[in-house]
Formats: sequence, C-alpha cells, structure tokens
Amino acid sequence: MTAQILDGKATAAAIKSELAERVSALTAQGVTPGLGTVLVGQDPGSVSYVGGKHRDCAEVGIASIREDLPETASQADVEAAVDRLNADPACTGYIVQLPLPKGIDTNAVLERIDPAKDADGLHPTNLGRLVLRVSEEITSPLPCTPAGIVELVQRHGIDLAGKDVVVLGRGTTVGRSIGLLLTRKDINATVTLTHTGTRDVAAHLRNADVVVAAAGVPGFVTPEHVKPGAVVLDVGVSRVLDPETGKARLRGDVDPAVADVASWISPNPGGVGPMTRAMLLANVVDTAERAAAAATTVGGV
Ligand SMILES: Nc1nc(=O)c2c([nH]1)NC[C@@H]1CN(c3ccc(C(=O)N[C@@H](CCC(=O)O)C(=O)O)cc3)C=[N+]21
Repeated sequence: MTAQILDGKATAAAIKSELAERVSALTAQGVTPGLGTVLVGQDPGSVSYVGGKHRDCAEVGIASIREDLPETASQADVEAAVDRLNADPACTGYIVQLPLPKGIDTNAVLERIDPAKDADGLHPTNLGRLVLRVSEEITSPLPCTPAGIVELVQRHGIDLAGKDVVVLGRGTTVGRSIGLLLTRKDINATVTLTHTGTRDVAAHLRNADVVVAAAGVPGFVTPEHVKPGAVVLDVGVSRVLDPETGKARLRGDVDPAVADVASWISPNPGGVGPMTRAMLLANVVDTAERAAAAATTVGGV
C-alpha cells in the first residue's frame, strides 16, 4: 500500500484564494488587514519563515509590517516592539517569531500581545478561550499549526470523530494545544499526548488511528510504529546536514518509508508547513473582519 498525500501546498493555495476575496471585500470597506512580525536575531530558519509569511501576505493583499531586532535585543527592546504593534492601527494582527534568543522571557512577551491582534493564537487569553469552549463557536484566533492540521485533514474528506489520535511532543505551538481543538464536540477525536517522559511511546503509536508527529526528532516515526491504514501528519522540522552535499536540509519527524504503511501521509515539506502559514493569514483576516465589524457597531446602531 502506498499512502495518499495530504497535499498542504495545494490546500493552502485554495485557502489563500478564499482569503484574497475576503481581503478585497475588507479593502472595499476601507480596511486593509496588516500582518506584523517581530523577529529577534538572524536564525536562518526563523529568517526564512518570516520572509515566507510576508510573501504570503503580498499574495492575498495583506499589508506587512516588520520589526526586526538584533540578537542582542533586551527584554525591554522586545516588549517595546510588541507595544508598537499593539498601538499601530495598520497592524491588525501579528506574531512574535519563536524561539526567542536565550535570556528573553518568552511567556512575558506572549502575554504582552493584545489578544485581539494575536495572529498565532498563542496568547493565554485565546488559549484559555479554547479551553472554555468545547461546543460553542470559537470567535478568537486559533493556534495556527493545530488549526492547519484539522483543516488539512478535513479538506481531504477524513473524519476524525471517534479516532484515536496520538500526538508526539508537548511544545507550545503544537502538542500542548492541538488536543483542545481535536476534542471539541464538532471534531470528537480522542487524544493522547506523548512526550519525553512517556513510558512506551512505541506502544501508543502502534494503536493510533492518527499520528501527529511534532517531536522535532528527524525520522522518529518508523513504519514499525504505524498501524496499517493510519493517517500520519509530519509536523516536526529539523535542519540536518546532508552527508553527501554537506548542506543543511529539512527533515521531518516521519521516516518516508511510513508511506508504505499509512493510508494518508502529509509530506514534509509541502504538508503542515504551508497550512500553518495559511491559518496565520486566516487569523489576520478574521481579526481584521472583527475589528471592522466592531468599528461599524460603535459608530452605528
Ligand atoms: N510565533 C511563531 N509562530 C509559528 O507558527 C512558528 C514559530 N513562531 N516558529 C517556528 C515554527 C515553524 N513554523 C513553520 C511554518 C511554515 C513552514 C513551512 O511552510 N515550511 C515549508 C518549507 C519551507 C522551507 O523550505 O524552508 C513546507 O513545509 O513546505 C515551516 C515551519 C512556524 N512556526
């Protein structure tokens, strides 16, 4: 068996064209959504992701605002950049690129983001809303990678209701939040979160209907780990040195041979990464639409 491909690139392109229409409608009302980014330092991965986000914005008509700070930036410098974006009416949503350099208190920075402008959905208020709302509609920004995974799977016609999902990794952007989304009543999956303290990760993996691999360990998930017919999402991104070329290349958490066992697999690159970026744009458009609606309500009836 060879798995079918969860095509993140094509799905993200479809979402971007839907968003471009909503951006046109907003622009016609005199509102231009604007994405801000705070980038501290010159980590090649972060520089490339942030660049990609601004290219995506240009594609759908979202304005871009950049705050690029040196590696040596202090806590106060980073917080001042956050304050500028909070105050800037041209910025309707923004992200602080993670990880921040050592010595910066990441949680203090994330908590300083105006929750109404939180394009990453990582502000405690927005994560808290996700905790509180199990069946009600969610009208606050969702964490981009979990939202992108759900969208990718659903747009390929896969139903997650009743499925056993095993998540690898307890990072902020994926592992710790995806269960909140997958266990909502409209999705209804059962979620097991595994991490470096889990006694027998392989045993959990072998029982999973769906694997979300976000451990950041290249090639961690092998064919022996995967139940035949399982759906496998490869979220991890590591840069590894290719011994043949001597150049760094991207490697996911999933051994490509898993495609012989799984029913569906997300390629990496070309899977969850482009979906994460599309969901970031969706959050920016959503927040801009809400801000426009609030402005109309205040001025009108
Ligand atoms: N505040 C914050 N929010 C994030 O969402 C965030 C972050 N910090 N820090 C780092 C991780 C990682 N991340 C990726 C996004 C897109 C791709 C992506 O589009 N990758 C392409 C390949 C890109 C390439 O070739 O370099 C792909 O998978 O096809 C990858 C990784 C977002 N993150």
